[in-house]
Amino acid sequence: MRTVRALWGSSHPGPTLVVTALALALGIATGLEAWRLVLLTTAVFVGQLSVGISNDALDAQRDRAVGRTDKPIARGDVSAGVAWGAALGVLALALVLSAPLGWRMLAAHAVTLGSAWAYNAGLKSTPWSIVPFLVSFGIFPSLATLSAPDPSFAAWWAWIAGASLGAAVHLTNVLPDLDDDARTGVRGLPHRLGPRVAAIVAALAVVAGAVAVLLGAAGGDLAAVSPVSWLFFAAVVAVAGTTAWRAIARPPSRALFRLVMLAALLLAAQMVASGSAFVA
Ligand SMILES: CC(C)=CCC/C(C)=C/CC/C(C)=C/COP(=O)(O)OP(=O)(O)O
Repeated sequence: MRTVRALWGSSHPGPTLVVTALALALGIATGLEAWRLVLLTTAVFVGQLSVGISNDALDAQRDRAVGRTDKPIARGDVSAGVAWGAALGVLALALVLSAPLGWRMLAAHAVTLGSAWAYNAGLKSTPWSIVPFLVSFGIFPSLATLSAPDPSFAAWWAWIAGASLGAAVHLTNVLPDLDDDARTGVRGLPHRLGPRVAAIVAALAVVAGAVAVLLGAAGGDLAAVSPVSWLFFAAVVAVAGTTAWRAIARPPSRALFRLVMLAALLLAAQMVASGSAFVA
């Protein structure tokens, strides 16, 4: 039980659950039948576990060096060997669960996870640290559309919305850790931009994602945007505004990342509520 709790704690549970909820919402918006929806959601959940646990397994020495008490592997609650076994096991399971949804979905999920693992494996310490987030979150809406009986990629605007939110996730996630990262040599893009610029660019990326969903779902015609979509758009812009305001007025905190997650959930809810067809 202690091991399971430690592995769950290493999986970055908050983001794992949010990404899983996003997959569920996009699957519903795509109109997937029940078994496809269950497989898609479970495969994404399990894949996220693999990304989160491998991230903490790779970071364990650095986390120990800076005394991070929120990291179960660094704390010694579970051994690195067990964590690696679990990360590889759930990675394989994610791919096995994706396979019945078709080879296109399997390939897309493999690329999504490969890109996330590449971040963990070293890209996080380079100026290119944002690229895996653009790639994985850009492809993400297509995991739902490729799970349909008649598979196709998501529409262009869903790629833009996904990539924009992915950028915002990365730019805000690392902000509370900048000092620890400086001590252990992790210098990704947000570290180079500095906390304020990173958070303001993140807020702008959230607005770009909201515009993509608003216009894309209405076929580019502002007059065709439904009142429900305008409501969601206003809510997401308010969340982005709060993110920018907090970045200017207060020291960087975990709240900025949570605001970006909230914006992602609102945009996914908008796609469900407005019945957006986001198939290419
Ligand atoms: C849709 C999808 C599959 C997206 C995943 C994309 C991606 C690159 C994920 C990496 C997530 C992760 C574990 C970040 C932790 O980063 P950190 O090591 O910088 O920070 P932390 O461990 O201190 O939180």
